[in-house]
Amino acid sequence: MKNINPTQTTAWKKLKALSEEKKEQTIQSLFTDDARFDKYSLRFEDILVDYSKNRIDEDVLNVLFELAEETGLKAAIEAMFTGGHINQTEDRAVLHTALRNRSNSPIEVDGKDVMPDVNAVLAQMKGFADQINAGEWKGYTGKPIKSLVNIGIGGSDLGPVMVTEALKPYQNEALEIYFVSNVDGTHIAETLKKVDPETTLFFIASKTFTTQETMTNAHSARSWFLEAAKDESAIAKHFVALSTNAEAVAVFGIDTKNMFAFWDWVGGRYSLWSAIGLPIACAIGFDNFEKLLEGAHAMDNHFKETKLESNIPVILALIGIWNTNFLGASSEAILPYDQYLHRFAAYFQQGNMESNGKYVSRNGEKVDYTTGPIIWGEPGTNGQHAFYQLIHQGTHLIPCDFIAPAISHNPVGDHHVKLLSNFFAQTEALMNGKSLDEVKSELNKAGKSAEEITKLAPHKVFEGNRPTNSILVKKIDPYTLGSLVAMYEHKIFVQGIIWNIFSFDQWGVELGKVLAKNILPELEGDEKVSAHDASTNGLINAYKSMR
Ligand SMILES: O=P(O)(O)OC[C@H]1O[C@H](O)[C@H](O)[C@@H](O)[C@@H]1O
Repeated sequence: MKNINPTQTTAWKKLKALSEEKKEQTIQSLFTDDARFDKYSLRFEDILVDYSKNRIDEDVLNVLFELAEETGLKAAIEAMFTGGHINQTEDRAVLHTALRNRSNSPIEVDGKDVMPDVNAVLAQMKGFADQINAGEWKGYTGKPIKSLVNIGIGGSDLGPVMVTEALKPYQNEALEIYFVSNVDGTHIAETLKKVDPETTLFFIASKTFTTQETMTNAHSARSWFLEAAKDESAIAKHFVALSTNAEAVAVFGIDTKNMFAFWDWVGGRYSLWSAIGLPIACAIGFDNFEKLLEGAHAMDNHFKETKLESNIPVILALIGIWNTNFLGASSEAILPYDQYLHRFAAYFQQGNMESNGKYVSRNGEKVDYTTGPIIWGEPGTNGQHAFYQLIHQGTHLIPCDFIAPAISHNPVGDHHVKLLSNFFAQTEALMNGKSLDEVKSELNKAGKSAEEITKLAPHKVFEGNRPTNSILVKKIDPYTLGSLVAMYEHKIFVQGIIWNIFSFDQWGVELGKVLAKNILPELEGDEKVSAHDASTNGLINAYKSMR
């Protein structure tokens, strides 16, 4: 991987100049080109990505491609797919793509092909998921499993939550699935109220198997279970581990034959394709899990093999960089017009922000440009009635991704056409806005006085010119979802390469964990704490006096 400050490239300087030169150019004006939609939309199988409603034209796009060339993107893609240790601060390869390498071509990490291990775990997952689905895996009283409870946090929670929610129409109706992540006792307590120890299977999902929240919840689940089962040997039928840490799994008391392994070259936030996906495979069946992998693999091939100019993740990444570094955006909204995708934005909050929320460059210096955006979003149309006001008329520039399926899993009455009319209308409104003249003439028609019009009109004007991408898919099925997730993963990768940061570590989450460990023993007893700053001492002592 190259180590280049992007602001020092010729392309960056050209982009700066272009952003000045084209300051007044509106998206709307660019649509005088009748071919714009055809030029600036791409189809990948059942996914249509329309990026024409952005403040980009040929000049800008060409230089963005130059930026990708100058910063060594192609070599970086090659390095990732071939097992290079691109996660340099942890000295690890980054190979979530190997987990879904359905072509099964060898992929070597440090001279060893990882595919036999990947395939062995997939076979183990299939065997297990098939038994759960067929009702053949029995609990300690001989009853089939009914409730799946995943205990994990971060990457060991968000992916399985997002996917099982997104693919609920594919779920085996004999099973119900729950997720416990928060160390707040409420999360496990409320979940355990709903399940029966005789028919519940716990997945203890943790890459490291040391995460405080997960281990605490896992121990509580274990005690709850043993209170009913009263026999440690029953644990084997009700607890499985998804982890890279066999030793810690054994110490917890889970037989390692009930452990599903993955490896240090799988980042937590890229792990839903690994053994961490076992709850997904159990809930929707292994065949559907395989389709998820296939869809992701197809997107991997597209990303790896397509020239930059028609490469969807590359284009989305470059437009993101244009919006962030040249138009001043600091956040991106992900707005799925699909209720089943209600955790999609939350999933990519970790995916994107833990990857590219870095201010130190690959050469260890503080960057002097903006890196990863703040990711947020909710399903449409709920968002429309909550925060779209700010997107339309606020002072922040918020580029948005609108995602919708053409076919709904629930074709109830006219719900879906109503939903989609909103999906189409919003990007149109964000682009075109509404001029002062239009507003005035409307108010005039409505019979308002000249005075009223002057007073009201400015508030009803929409500047427009808000950039959006529209991602229209045929249907949210396992394959398409796999492709969509991989598309965003690669977008994040491309941006990290260009921003010259390390996207696959997460040192920023460590400090708080360490301090919490120091504080934990101080919370015992009633003595006053004085080891911290006045605010932290004050808060801890107030807590002690309140409880
Ligand atoms: O899977 P685990 O080892 O339990 O880690 C769970 C999560 O916790 C960490 O703090 C990291 O920030 C995440 O990237 C990770 O996904």
